[in-house]
Amino acid sequence: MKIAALIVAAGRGLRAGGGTPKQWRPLAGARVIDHAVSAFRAAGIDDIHLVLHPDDTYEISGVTITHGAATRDGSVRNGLEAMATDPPDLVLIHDAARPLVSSALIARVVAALEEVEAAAPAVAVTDALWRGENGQVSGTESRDNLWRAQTPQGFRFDAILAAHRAATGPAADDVAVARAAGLAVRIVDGEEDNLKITTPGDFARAEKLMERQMDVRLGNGYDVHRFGEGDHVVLCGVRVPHGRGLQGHSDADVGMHAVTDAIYGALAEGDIGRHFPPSDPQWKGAASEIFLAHACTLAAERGYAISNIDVTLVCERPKIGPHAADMTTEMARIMQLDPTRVSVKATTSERLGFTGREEGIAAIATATLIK
Ligand SMILES: Nc1ccn([C@@H]2O[C@H](COP(=O)(O)OP(=O)(O)OP(=O)(O)O)[C@@H](O)[C@H]2O)c(=O)n1
Ligand SMILES: C[C@](O)(CO)[C@H](O)COP(=O)(O)O
Repeated sequence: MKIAALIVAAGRGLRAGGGTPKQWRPLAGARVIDHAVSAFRAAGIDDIHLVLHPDDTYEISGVTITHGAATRDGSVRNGLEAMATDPPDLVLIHDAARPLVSSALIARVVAALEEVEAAAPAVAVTDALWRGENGQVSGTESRDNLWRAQTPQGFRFDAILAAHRAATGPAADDVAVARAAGLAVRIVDGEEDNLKITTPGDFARAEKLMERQMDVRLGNGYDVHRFGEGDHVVLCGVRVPHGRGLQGHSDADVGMHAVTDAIYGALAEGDIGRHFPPSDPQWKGAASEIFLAHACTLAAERGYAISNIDVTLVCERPKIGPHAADMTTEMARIMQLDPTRVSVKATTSERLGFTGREEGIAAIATATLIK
């Protein structure tokens, strides 16, 4: 079974306020949309399609992006049409504004789709229901058989595409579209925590829930390369003219190696040598960008977002200050991170030790990963 996720993120989040649309706002160390994408990856769903507003961009690898429409159902339709050229068997349609969706909930929807063509999570209404007018209770309603709908709402792809193509009016969600087309939709257990960020107060609620559930990982990396012949060094992806070069099997980018090892360390995935053995000639002279991009992909596959990295280069010369901004930009590009999450700094060792004697350069790095 080919299963894909379609995450809609083209809304403007007017009810949430705050200027920036809610899916792009920070929540517990990453953006709301990052959490939603990571949740599907953590659940083992790698075929991820995002629907974005034409004004927005999202630098993330391994996802397909389509532009949305003025309404949620229009955005879903655009996403489904874009997927139709290489359709999955099943599609899970999810709000980017629901960052707390769990792997267990996603698995329940998928399991139901093995038996039926449409299934969606919901939570039974447990509070009494009133009608109100002018601040007064004007009546009560039965709560029997009432459910609060959540996402991801899952469907056989062909069936929901046909239902959206046949839809005539506005719809609250994809279950409404499916039912209008005659599909039977099974209710699966939703989760209270799977809230949709809608109003300003929902950010604080979601943050609290995330803190309770969050898996935060720290990793450290340390690397040293000795000086040899040469007229430049490559540090954090930037070529810096220097009277000597750094020796190593690859391009000897000691800073990038330390960061890469910090990410592998946070994942308990060994170090660069384990993934790219120095005994393998194909890595001779390789650009270290390959190693760093691999570590970032591995983190994403495990459902972790990189929250920040911090690297310190230890050398007397070359002077790092004039190049630090370029190094930050380059590292952020490779890691697909906002540059404010990337710190590159340097220190001397007061002329002490091998770095003080200018025999080589050392680098130490820390990475924080969040799921
Ligand atoms: N034209 C739209 C409207 C909504 N959505 C997405 O549908 C999900 C649920 O919608 P909602 O919570 O209503 O989001 P907004 O429309 O952004 O919020 P608001 O109504 O407060 O402006 C969100 O992930 C939102 O980005 C979308 O892709 N395209
Ligand atoms: C799809 C949905 O999340 C189901 O609860 C919801 O209907 C979408 O948000 P909206 O606030 O109704 O636009």
